[in-house]
Amino acid sequence: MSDASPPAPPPPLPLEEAQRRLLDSVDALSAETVQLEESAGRCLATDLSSRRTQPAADLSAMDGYALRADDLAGPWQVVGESAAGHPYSGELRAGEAIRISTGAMMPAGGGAVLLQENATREGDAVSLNGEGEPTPRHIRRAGFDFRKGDVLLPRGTGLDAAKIALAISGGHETAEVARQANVAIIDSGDELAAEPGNLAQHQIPASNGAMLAALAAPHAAEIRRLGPVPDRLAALVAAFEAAEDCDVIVTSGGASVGDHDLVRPALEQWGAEIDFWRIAMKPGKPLLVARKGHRVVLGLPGNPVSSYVTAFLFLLPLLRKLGGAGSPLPVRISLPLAESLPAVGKRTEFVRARIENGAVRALSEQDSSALVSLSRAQCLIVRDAGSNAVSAGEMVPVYLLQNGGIA
Ligand SMILES: Nc1nc2c(c(=O)[nH]1)N[C@H]1C(S)=C(S)[C@@H](COP(=O)(O)OP(=O)(O)OC[C@H]3O[C@@H](n4cnc5c(N)ncnc54)[C@H](O)[C@@H]3O)O[C@H]1N2
Ligand code: MOO
Repeated sequence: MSDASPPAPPPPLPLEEAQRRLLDSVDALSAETVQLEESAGRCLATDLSSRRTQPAADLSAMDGYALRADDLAGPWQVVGESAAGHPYSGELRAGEAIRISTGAMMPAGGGAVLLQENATREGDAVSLNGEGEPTPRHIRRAGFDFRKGDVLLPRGTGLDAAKIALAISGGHETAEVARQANVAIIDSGDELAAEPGNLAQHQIPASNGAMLAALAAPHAAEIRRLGPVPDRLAALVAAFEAAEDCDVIVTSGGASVGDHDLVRPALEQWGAEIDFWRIAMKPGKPLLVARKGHRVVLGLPGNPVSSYVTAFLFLLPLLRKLGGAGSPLPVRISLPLAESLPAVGKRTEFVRARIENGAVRALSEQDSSALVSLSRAQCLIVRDAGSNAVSAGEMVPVYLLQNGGIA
């Protein structure tokens, strides 16, 4: 081993600058057509416009009687029925009422609805019972929700249950969405064992790969797991070669400055270019981003919490952007602090926390290897680099962790 000290690492990049640099360097993947029924979690590659007007005609919002707007005193004679799916074909005249159900088309000439609770019915005769008046407010007007040609969902929208319902209601069976990335996840390190139930004392279970795969799954087409790869340059280069056909390659561990941290030399030997390395964040400082052709490599730190937090702030936004999302970054909310927190140094800190009675409380254990506190955390409190101490009751920015945060 040489006695020469290694070159000083580059100064860490501010977090937002690093996120912007990563996201600006990629575009959405190519578009494909999917059935809307199977599109939850996918993002639109084009604007989705309505093929129809909803409702297509004036409909009753209540069960009762359709009346003319200029004939509200009664009594009336019931001359027919309009049920949902079975409209009344004639025109309503003065003195007449049409029995109508919720969601049924208003008859031609109809301009008000009398609720059945406000009516007395005797044979074909119907009259007011004094409990309420007929009103046009119980009519859902044609096109009040949306009209043919309206952009219902702009490009970049993530499809969820409500948006799938809207698209189908707009007359669509399929949607044009961006393809999702194929992702390779590499565990590396001599101390890692693939079988968590069968370890020597110097080994630990390779838990990061499964954790990262679970985080990435909703945003990835295919996930290939590789490793654990031993701390040998040739083995790591071989793992990158085995991931060549993936869009995104994720490593965890070996990204720091130790003698066995081989990710950077292996990337160089494989022919990738390092874009940036080291971010002013805690945990997660040694994060590395590299590129070979269209492929993006994220070298996440090995400490499990550092790996999780950098995946949350870099890997998931990257996969969302490749998958066509218009707003790929997680959304912060504000919550009051249950207990004070100290001033922050030069790195933006992400503090594992739980929500109690509407306030957010930091967990006492914040070591970047501590999986018990990570598994108990419901959210991360964001403490910007250089910020002052905050007292109980002050509002702090928070990322909710469930489902990879709100994006
Ligand atoms: N002299 C310095 N030492 C360290 C620095 C530094 O700036 N100067 N940075 C520290 C920080 S911050 C972090 S974070 C760690 C991360 O280093 P690496 O990314 O190189 O990770 P490793 O050293 O390989 O592993 C760290 C830790 O994580 C465990 N690990 C690794 N992979 C997995 C896996 N797939 N599943 C579960 N656990 C894994 C590994 O066993 C180690 O315990 O470096 C600090 N050091
Ligand atoms: O960044 Mo390291 O992630 O502080 O433990």
